[in-house]
Amino acid sequence: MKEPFVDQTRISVNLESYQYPDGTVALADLHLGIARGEFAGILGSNGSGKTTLLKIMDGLIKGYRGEVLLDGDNVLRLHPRDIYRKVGLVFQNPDDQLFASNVFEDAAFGPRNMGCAEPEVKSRVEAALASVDMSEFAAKGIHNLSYGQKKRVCIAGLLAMGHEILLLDEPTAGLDPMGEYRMMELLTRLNRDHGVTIVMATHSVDLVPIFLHQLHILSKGRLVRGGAPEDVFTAPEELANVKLRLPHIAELIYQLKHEDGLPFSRLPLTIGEARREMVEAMSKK
Ligand SMILES: Nc1ncnc2c1ncn2[C@@H]1O[C@H](COP(=O)(O)OP(=O)(O)OP(=O)(O)O)[C@@H](O)[C@H]1O
Repeated sequence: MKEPFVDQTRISVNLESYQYPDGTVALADLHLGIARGEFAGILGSNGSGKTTLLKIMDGLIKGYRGEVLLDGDNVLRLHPRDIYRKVGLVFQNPDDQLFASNVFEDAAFGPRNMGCAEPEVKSRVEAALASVDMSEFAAKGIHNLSYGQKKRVCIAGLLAMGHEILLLDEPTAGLDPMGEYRMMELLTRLNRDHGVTIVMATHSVDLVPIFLHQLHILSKGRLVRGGAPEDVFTAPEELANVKLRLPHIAELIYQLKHEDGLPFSRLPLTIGEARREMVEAMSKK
């Protein structure tokens, strides 16, 4: 018997435009799809529309012209409960999201609100804190956490609710270089080992694209380029036009490859190979 057809697109965005009440046209003519199990990035400079797009995907912003589908259903016709059961949005500033007195209580809010019994709340929270390496901080006051730890607790709160899709607004912003790397490592693990579909907004071009499967580049509310990072980061001039640049590693490869007469012109390493090597190295840890 033939397998039934399963559409692997989880979020489908077809926007004609979105205008804020003050007249700012934040998004226009924007079409993209997020596939099941994908780790996708929305890359763009300040004000390009990344946050607006994530809020539209999460059903927080309405009043746009166009259509956004979640597993084939129009998000505007879904009950918020049915959106939040599948999709969780992590805000850019963790202080906008965390409100309980300590780490455990904060991560427990969602499952309790869903009506889970206390033993299940406990097991969900413990598993979620373990996935973000925050188990040892369960009893710690939220206000005593570092910025990076707060970001991890935000993610744990959503994982405890069992979200299959995470939308993250600038998850690496404000973190030091090691914190940025650890955050990307955490998201890669959630995506690879737990099957969480991830969409993250970012303007960090260096480390981030190495981990992502797909990149969508926004400029002034429009999608200007999309595809695998190795295909997107091939045209430095085009990126400069949208106030972005090549990642340092890609810039180096690009320059070495274009130096006439140097043996580097046959350099085998591409950003795709660099990405595979990093992900492979991480899985061996
Ligand atoms: N509540 C609002 N009212 C009016 N205009 C808004 C509002 N929120 C955002 N905008 C405008 O919409 C555009 C897109 O903003 P958005 O916050 O989505 O960009 P962004 O890419 O997330 O920026 P950043 O990287 O700085 O966080 C900007 O021109 C911004 O000024």
